[in-house]
Amino acid sequence: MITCGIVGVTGYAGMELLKLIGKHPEFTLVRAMSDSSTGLTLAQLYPWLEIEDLTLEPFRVDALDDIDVIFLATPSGVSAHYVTQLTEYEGVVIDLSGDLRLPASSYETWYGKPAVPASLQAQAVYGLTEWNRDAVRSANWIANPGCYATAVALGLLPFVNGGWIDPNEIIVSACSGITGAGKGLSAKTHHARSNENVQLYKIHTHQHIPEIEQTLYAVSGTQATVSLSTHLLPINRGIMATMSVVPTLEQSEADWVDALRQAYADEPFIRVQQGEPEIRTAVGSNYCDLWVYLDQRTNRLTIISVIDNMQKGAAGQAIQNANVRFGLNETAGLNEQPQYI
Ligand SMILES: NC(=O)C1=CN([C@@H]2O[C@H](COP(=O)(O)OP(=O)(O)OC[C@H]3O[C@@H](n4cnc5c(N)ncnc54)[C@H](OP(=O)(O)O)[C@@H]3O)[C@@H](O)[C@H]2O)C=CC1
Ligand SMILES: CC(=O)N[C@@H](CCC(=O)OP(=O)(O)O)C(=O)O
Repeated sequence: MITCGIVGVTGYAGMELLKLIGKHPEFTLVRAMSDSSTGLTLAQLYPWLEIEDLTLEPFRVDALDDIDVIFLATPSGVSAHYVTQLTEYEGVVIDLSGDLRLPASSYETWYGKPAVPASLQAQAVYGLTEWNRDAVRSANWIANPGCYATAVALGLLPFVNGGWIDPNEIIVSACSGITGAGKGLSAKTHHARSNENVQLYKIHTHQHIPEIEQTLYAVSGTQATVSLSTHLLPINRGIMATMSVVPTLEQSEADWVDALRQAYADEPFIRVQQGEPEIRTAVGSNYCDLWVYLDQRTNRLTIISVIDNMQKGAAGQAIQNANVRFGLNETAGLNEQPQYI
């Protein structure tokens, strides 16, 4: 068995990790770490979950020797605090926050917080599994991608990488369920305001913009610019990203669908769909569902990507990366079907 520890176990992503590890055939949870709730047991905290009944402990760097992989399910800035204490740790660290994803100057501009030391960030491999699998296989530090960044990059990468679209004409409108904001309450996520409402936020300033552009460049060598608008939806889970791009090839919509299918033919979690896009085809699962439409009148392509923000957008992809890193079947523990209804 591969032994796991979670830091930030009382948060939404921590809870999702617990669920996934609890039914994983090869992973076992040995340490549940928490800043706010030490002394509670997992059974007290999550009585509905089938998982080892551990007592929540504080993070202690001298008590990690028996752990093969540590998941940091903590906010950006807080992960940085743990990361700097893990430099001597010999296991695998998978950070779900943005703290290891961007170089310091970009991180400080977009997150508005001090970055981790550049030498630490440089050790981390970006864990968009489908496009960086070989690097993940041997990585000890993995920067798990952001939720919007995952949905958008998975939709755009075949097109940017193939040189099929103008990299300076990418306009993305994306919306997320409220769990994407974490469990903390804010004026925007308060029920009275978020329920029966759609709110635009962080327009053109979202911290996943540089992450998406960096990923497009890392995979394709193409410097793309992405205009991203993000919206908060009154649903618990799910992200839908609608991407409007200008093709550089003339071909039919059926050919575009085929091209996308071929790009992801061997990927267990990427499904190219036809018919009407909806968020619920992915929610509850680790799938990313993609659609592509040709608007012949305006000569633009519309690419749609949907994921569950807590699964493929966070904990699911973290488990997928851990599976790859430990040489397991990539789908181990991730065989949940979408809830749909
Ligand atoms: N929710 C989502 O859909 C996604 C989340 N992520 C990333 O995953 C990480 C965890 O997200 P999520 O679970 O949603 O966040 P939550 O706010 O729900 O939980 C974060 C947890 O981190 C711990 N923590 C430690 N110090 C602090 C602090 N100063 N302020 C707040 N929390 C603290 C707490 O757990 P404890 O007290 O037990 O230590 C807390 O429950 C974040 O970096 C987020 O950006 C990424 C993609 C999607
Ligand atoms: C709905 C909602 O608020 N979503 C969050 C996603 C948080 C996230 O993924 O932040 P990191 O970059 O730290 O990983 C947001 O838009 O900021």
